[in-house]
Amino acid sequence: MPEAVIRTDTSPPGLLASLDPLLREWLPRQRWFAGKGRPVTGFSLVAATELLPADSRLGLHHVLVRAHQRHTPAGGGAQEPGDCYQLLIGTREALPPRLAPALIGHVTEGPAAGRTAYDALYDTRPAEVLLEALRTRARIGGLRFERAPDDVIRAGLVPRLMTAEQSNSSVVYGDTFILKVLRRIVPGVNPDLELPLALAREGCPRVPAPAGWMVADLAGRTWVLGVLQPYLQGATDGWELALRELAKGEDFAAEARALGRATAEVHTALARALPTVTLGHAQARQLADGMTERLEAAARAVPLLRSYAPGLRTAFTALADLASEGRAWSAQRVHGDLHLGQCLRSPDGEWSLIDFEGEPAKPLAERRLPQPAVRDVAGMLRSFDYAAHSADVRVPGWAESCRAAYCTGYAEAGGHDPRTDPVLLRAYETDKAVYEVLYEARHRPEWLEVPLAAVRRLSVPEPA
Ligand SMILES: Nc1ncnc2c1ncn2[C@@H]1O[C@H](COP(=O)(O)OP(=O)(O)O)[C@@H](O)[C@H]1O
Ligand SMILES: O=P(O)(O)O[C@H]1O[C@H](CO)[C@@H](O[C@H]2O[C@H](CO)[C@@H](O)[C@H](O)[C@H]2O)[C@H](O)[C@H]1O
Repeated sequence: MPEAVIRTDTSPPGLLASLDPLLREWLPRQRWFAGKGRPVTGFSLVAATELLPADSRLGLHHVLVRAHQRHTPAGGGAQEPGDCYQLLIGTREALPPRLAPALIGHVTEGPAAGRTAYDALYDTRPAEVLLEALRTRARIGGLRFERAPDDVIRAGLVPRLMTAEQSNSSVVYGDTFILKVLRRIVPGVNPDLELPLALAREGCPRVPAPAGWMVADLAGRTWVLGVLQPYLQGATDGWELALRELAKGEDFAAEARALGRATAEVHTALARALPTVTLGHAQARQLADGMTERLEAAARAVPLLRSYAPGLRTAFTALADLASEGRAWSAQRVHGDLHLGQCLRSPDGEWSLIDFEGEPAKPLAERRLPQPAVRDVAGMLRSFDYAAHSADVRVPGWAESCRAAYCTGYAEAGGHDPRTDPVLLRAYETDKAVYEVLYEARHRPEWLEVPLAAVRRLSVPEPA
C-alpha cells in the first residue's frame, strides 16, 4: 500500500491531497525527475504558497514536494528520504489546446474539484507573476525574490518556456532574460547562483551575471529556487555547432581552441574569487578512492560496464600511486559538469559558459569542494568525443584535433596545459566516462553506446 500522501495542513485545505494521485503519474514522467527507475511511494509537502487564488480563473500554487521512493530490489527495497521538487501548479476550468503538453490531470476532489491541474510554467500569466515578483523584490510567504542592485528588469516582457531537453525548466522573457527554475532543490548555497555571482564580482564576462534570484527560507535554511540571467540572444550552443560542422565534414579546431581559452579565463577568475587549496597525499588518495567507488557503483548498476572495470580501475590506481609518491595538485572551484551543451557562442563569436550547478545528482557539499581544474577540461574532452560518435557523418581525427586545440587554447589563456599531467587527465576522463554510462543508462539508454565506446578505449592503458 502506498503510505504517505501530501499533507493537507496548508492553505487551501484539501487541494494538495487531491493532487497526490495525479502527481504520482505525472512527476516520474518529467525529464527533470531525478529518481528514474525507482517507484514513487508517496509525497510529503515541504511548503505550499498560493500565488493566485485557487478559486480564480487561474489558480497558481508554488509547491515544494518531497517524492518518496523505494530503492530498486537490488538496493534492498528500503524507503529513501526522497528528493525535493519545485512545482508551479496552475488550475483552470479547462486547458486551452496550447497548454495540452502541460497537463497534470483532472482534479476530482477538494476545493479545486472539477478543475484541471497543469504545469504552470507553460503558461504566460504564471511566468509573468514570477518575473514581476523578481522585479519588485517580492516576499510571498516563505518565498523571497531578489534582484541585483544595478539591474533594471523591465515590466511586461513576454515569457515563453524553453523546449530544450533540460535538467530544470527555463523561461525566456522577451529575449532579454532567462529564468532557470530549479526542479530538484536542496537547502544551502547553490553553485548555480554562487559561482556566476562570484564571477560577476570578478568582472569575468564569460558567464551571464545573475540579474535576480528566487529562494525559499524554510526552517532556518535557504533553498535556491531559480536564477534570472541575461538571455544571450542569437547564441548557439557548442553541441549544436559541433554537430553542424561534423555534418558538413568540417574541422572544429578553431572553435575548440577558443573554448579552451574561455574555460581557462573562467578558471582563472574562479581561482581569484574563491578559495584554492593544495591536495596533498591523503586528499589525492581520497580523490582516487572516490573515483574507484563511483566505478564500482556504476558497474553494479550497469552490467555492460562490468567487464571493463578492471581496466578502468588502473587509471585510478595510477593516480593513487602518484599521490603516494608525494605528488600534490592544486584545487579550486570549477564548473563541475562542463560539456559542449554548456557553452554558448554569441553571434559576435564570443563563448560564454552556463549552468554551474555541477553534477545534479551529487550532494551540494561535494559539488562545492575545490577540485583540480582539469576536471572541467576532461568534461570538454569527453564532449568532443561524444560529438564525434553521435554524428551521422564520421570524420576521422575530428575529436582528436578538437581535443588538442582545446588544450592548446586552455594553455594559451593561462591555464596549465592538461596534457602535461596525463595521469590526472586520464583519471578524470575515465571518471567522467563512467558517470556518463550511468547517466545514459538512467536517462537516455539509446545513447549508452557513446560512453561505452570511450570506456572500451580508456580501459586499455596506452603503452608507456
Ligand atoms: N543566458 C542564456 N542565454 C541564452 N540561452 C541560455 C542561457 N542560459 C541557458 N540557455 C539555454 O538554456 C538551456 C538550458 O540551460 P541550463 O542552464 O543548461 O539548464 P539545465 O541545468 O536545466 O540543463 C541551455 O542549453 C541553453 O540553450
Ligand atoms: O546539461 P546537464 O546539466 O543536464 O548535464 C547532463 O546531461 C547532459 C546531456 O544532456 C550530459 O552530457 C552528455 O551528453 C552530451 C550530449 O548530449 C555531451 O556533450 C556530454 O559530453 C555528455 O557528458 C551530462 O553528462 C549530464 O550531467
